[in-house]
Amino acid sequence: MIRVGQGFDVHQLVEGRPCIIGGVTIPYEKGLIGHSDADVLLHAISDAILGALGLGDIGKHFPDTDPVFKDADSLKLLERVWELAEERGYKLGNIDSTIIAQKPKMAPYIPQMAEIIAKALHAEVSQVNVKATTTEQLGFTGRGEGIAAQSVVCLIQPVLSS
Ligand SMILES: Nc1ccn([C@@H]2O[C@H](COP(=O)(O)O)[C@@H](O)[C@H]2O)c(=O)n1
Ligand SMILES: C[C@@]1(CO)OP(=O)(O)OP(=O)(O)OC[C@H]1O
Repeated sequence: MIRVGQGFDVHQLVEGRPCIIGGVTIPYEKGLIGHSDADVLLHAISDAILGALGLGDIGKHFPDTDPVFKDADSLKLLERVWELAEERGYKLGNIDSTIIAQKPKMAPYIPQMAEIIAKALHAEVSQVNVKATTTEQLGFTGRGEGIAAQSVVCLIQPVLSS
């Protein structure tokens, strides 16, 4: 069986926070704020996986009212989400994702992000695609007020022959 899910997330950019995206700490004058470490890309991917599994979203699994998840490492949350997929017999088909940010420049960090994500999902790096785009200075991302990310995931449940 093949299942598809999509995820979308936004976090605000503020001074005094690290800029952690796709598990990589990117040198920048501002960082993303949230209840967790606010890794907008890993949140979008986690939501896409949960969507494919029909299991709701990360807010349902890791509530932002729970102090346990204060400043949580989103890579650990993604690893827990992936356990839910593997418990149901799924393997990764592929992931495609887009970071929507005017700044900072993501391109130098994208190979490392793909490696981190592939490792967390027990997959090959060739199964994980990460892209970035500006919004040509339009909207909240264009003004540098926040960063968004979206992701599409394809999960495969191998058919066992009898
Ligand atoms: N934060 C970003 C945004 C974009 N890129 C790379 O630049 C290319 C051109 O972006 P446009 O929005 O002008 O189309 C884009 O394809 C990305 O490769 C980036 O690295 N970081
Ligand atoms: C990850 C969680 C949990 O700490 O917190 P945030 O960092 O605020 O992220 P968000 O994408 O708003 O939603 C999920 C939350 O439950």
